[in-house]
Parts: sequence; structure tokens; C-alpha cells
Amino acid sequence: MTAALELSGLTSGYGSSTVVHGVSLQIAPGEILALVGKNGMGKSSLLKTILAFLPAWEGAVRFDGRDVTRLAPFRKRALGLAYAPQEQALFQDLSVRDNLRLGLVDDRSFEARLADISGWFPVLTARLSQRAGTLSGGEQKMLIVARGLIAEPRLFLLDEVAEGLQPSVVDRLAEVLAAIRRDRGTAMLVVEQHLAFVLGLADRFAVFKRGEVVDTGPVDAGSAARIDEHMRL
Ligand SMILES: Nc1ncnc2c1ncn2[C@@H]1O[C@H](COP(=O)(O)OP(=O)(O)OP(=O)(O)O)[C@@H](O)[C@H]1O
Repeated sequence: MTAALELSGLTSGYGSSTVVHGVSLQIAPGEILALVGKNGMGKSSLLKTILAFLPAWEGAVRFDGRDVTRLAPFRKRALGLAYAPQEQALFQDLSVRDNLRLGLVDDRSFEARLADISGWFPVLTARLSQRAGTLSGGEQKMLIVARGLIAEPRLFLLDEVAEGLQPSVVDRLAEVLAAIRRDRGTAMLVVEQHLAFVLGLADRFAVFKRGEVVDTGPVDAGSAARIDEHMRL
């Protein structure tokens, strides 16, 4: 079966410092991979390299078997790749509705897709006319995720979306993402520090240390302890 995402020897960095060191990994269609690791290990940089916000110095990114290493981020989005970034990525002065609209390449399907968003995140649909910058921190996180999902991606890259969310919202987010994978077969690469959230969702985990995958395995009863051990070292 062709992988939804295949990285081979992916290398990138900033200036003269290499931050992503020859990373190779695969995600099957419909699979959820948790990418975990301490702060500053290069997890966000890896996602940015996959998207080509950060240029790859070496190696390749294949999406559904197609080499997309140097394809611009907006072209990747048109192919079915969505991204929920860690940093504040909303247009603060635009409404919730207009921020959601920006998640779509083709605006015509917006109203139909909005119905899905209402089911997943009712709090957002109650605030469609509100400026995104006036949403609470948790609501803004939900909007970032909803903007990725509205495009019905085949592969969704999520960067620390559970950070700073109250437990009930984290649980809701986990339910929504699990349902989307079940119903649509969306593959996901989930960078996350919130281990209970991500291990409840993922099929497999990969531990990232100094720009490299140093351990990987299926998520099972022993995964949290195995990951904790890496976090201590
Ligand atoms: N724009 C940049 N210019 C220079 N160095 C950067 C830039 N962005 C990140 N770095 C450096 O690259 C390294 C990896 O950062 P990155 O944000 O990818 O790590 P991370 O694993 O996602 O960390 P965190 O969990 O804290 O978000 C860090 O040393 C960071 O300081």
C-alpha cells in the first residue's frame, strides 16, 4: 500500500545549524502517528519542512506516493494536506467565519462544510461573526484545528494543539479527531507534549531527539513509560 506520507532522509535547519537530521518515516493511509519529544528537539521544524515552509536541504517528502518535497505549501494544501500550527496563526481582525473560509481552496463548498464544523465545535458556530482575536485561547486553538479540518484533508499535521486547553476541551478534541479518522480515513501526524491525549488517539509513536527519530513502536500499555524514559534522558 502506498504510504500517505513518506519521509526519506529529510534534513533541514536554520543558517548553518542542522535541526532535522535525515529523518525517515512513513504514515499509512488512515494511520495516526504521535511525534513526541522534549522542547527544542526539532518537531515543529520537521512539520515545517514537510510543508516546505522550511526548505529541505536533503531528502524527500512523498504524499500518496508523489514527490512533493519542493511543492509550495498552498499547492500541498490543494492536494489534501492540512496543518494546524503551534503558533498563533489566525487572522485576528477577521471573523471566525472568514478564518474558516481561508481553510478552503474552493469557497463554493463552504456552507456545506460549515455544517460539519457545527457538529464538531458548536462553540465556534455560535461565534461565526466574532473577530478571531477576541476568542479565548482555547477557542482560538479549536478554530485553528477546524480551519485545517474544513478542507477535508487526507493528511493532517497538528502541532501541539492540546497545549493550554482545559481537560474537557482536550477530551472533545480527541473525540473529534478519532471520529474524523474513523469516518474519513484521514491520516495524522500529531506533534504533542500532552501524552495522555496523543497516546489515546495514535496507533504508533515516534520519539524525536535532537532532530532524529530515536524510538518508534505501536501504542500499547507500555508506551507511556517507554516515552517517559526518553524524556528523562
Ligand atoms: N526561525 C528559526 N531560526 C533559528 N532557529 C530556529 C528557528 N525556529 C526554531 N529554531 C531552533 O530550532 C530548534 C528546534 O526548534 P523546534 O521549534 O523545531 O523544536 P520543537 O521540538 O518543536 O520544540 P517545542 O516543543 O519547544 O515547540 C531549536 O533549537 C530552535 O531554537
